[in-house]
Amino acid sequence: MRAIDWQDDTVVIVDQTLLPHRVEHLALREPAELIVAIKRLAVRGAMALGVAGAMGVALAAVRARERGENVGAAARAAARQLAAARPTATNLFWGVEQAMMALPGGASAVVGAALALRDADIAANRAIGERGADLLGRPARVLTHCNAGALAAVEIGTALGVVAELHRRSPLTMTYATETRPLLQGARLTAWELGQAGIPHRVVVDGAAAGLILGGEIDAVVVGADRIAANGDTANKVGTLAHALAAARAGIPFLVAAPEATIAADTATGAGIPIEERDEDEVLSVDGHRIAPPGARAVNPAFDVTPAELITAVVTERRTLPLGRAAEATGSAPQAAGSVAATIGSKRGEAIRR
Ligand SMILES: CSC[C@H]1O[C@H](OP(=O)(O)O)[C@H](O)[C@@H]1O
Repeated sequence: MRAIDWQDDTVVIVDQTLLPHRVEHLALREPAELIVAIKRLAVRGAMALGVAGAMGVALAAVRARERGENVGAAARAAARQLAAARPTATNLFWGVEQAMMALPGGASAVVGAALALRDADIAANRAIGERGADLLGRPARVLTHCNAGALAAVEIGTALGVVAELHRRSPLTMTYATETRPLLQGARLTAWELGQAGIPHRVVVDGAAAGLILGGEIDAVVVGADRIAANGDTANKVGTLAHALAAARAGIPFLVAAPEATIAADTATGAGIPIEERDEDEVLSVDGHRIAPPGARAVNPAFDVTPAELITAVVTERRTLPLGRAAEATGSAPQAAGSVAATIGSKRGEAIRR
C-alpha cells in the first residue's frame, strides 16, 4: 500500500486522519483538493509532502491541458498555492520545484518528473534504512517519535525504514513509539505500521520517553526530519528536542534519518526554519471532544528544532553526516558544523543536476 500515488491522472492517497480504524483512499483530481488534504494532514510527512507537491503541479498541468487552458499559468498558480500549504517541511517546496523544472516539456514532462520523484523516494528510503542500520549496529531497544514510516513517504519510510532494517538483521527486543500529541501520529500511525510489520512495540506517552532513556531502557533514538539546516540543526515533530536532550544526557545515539531533499542548504541554521503553528483546538480537544475548560487557550507549534550538537548523525540515501555528538557515539572527530554546509551544498547541487 502506498501513502500517495498517481493513477489515471489522479492523485490517490490514504486518508491518514481515519487510520488506524479505517483504511480509505481519496482520489484527488484538482490541486485545490490536494491542498486541503495536505492542510488537514490526510497526507503528511516530509517525503510524502515532496511527492504531493510535485503531483499537485502535475494535476494542474494535466487538467489545464484537458480544458485547453494555459498549462504554464495553471502550473505556476498551483505551485504557489501548494508551496503555501505547510511552511516547515522543505520537501514540499523541493517537490514543487522539481515538477516546475520540467514545465518547458509540457504536462507530460511534469507528470514524468512527479513519477520519477515518487520512484526516487522509494529507493532513497531503502538506502536510508540500510545506512542507518549500518551506523547503529545491533541496538535491541529503539525509540522513535511521530511517524516517519511508509505513511510519511511513498513506501518504507525513513526512521521506520531504519527500524525495519535493524529488525530484519537482528530482531529488536522492543520499539517504543511515542504517541506524539496532539495529532497522535505515533499512537495511530507508527503503532499501526509496526503492527503490520510484526515488529514488537509499545506506545508510550511523550512525557515517558526521557525516563525510559535515562533509565537505561533505550539503546538508540531514531527520528525523521522535516527540514535540516546547513549546519545540521533539524526541525522535526514537536517533542523531538526533548528526546534529543535525554539521549545526550544518557549518552545514547540520536539518529536523524532523512532523504537529501530534506536538507535545506539555503537555511543556514535552525533559527531560520519556520515552525508551523497549528489550530489550538488540536490541543484543546481530542476526537472532537473538548478536554480543556471553556475559555482555556493553547499554543500549538507543530515542530521544534534540535541543535546539531545533540544529533549523533544525519543519514541520507547517500551520506552519513556525523554532527555534534559523533565523537561520543562513534569515536570519530565530529565534522565541524560549518563543513556540513559545504558538504551538503556541493552534494545537493549534484543531486539536482542528476
Ligand atoms: C520524515 S517525514 C515524517 C515527519 O513529518 C511529520 O510531521 P507531520 O506529521 O506534521 O507531517 C513528523 O515531523 C515526522 O518526523
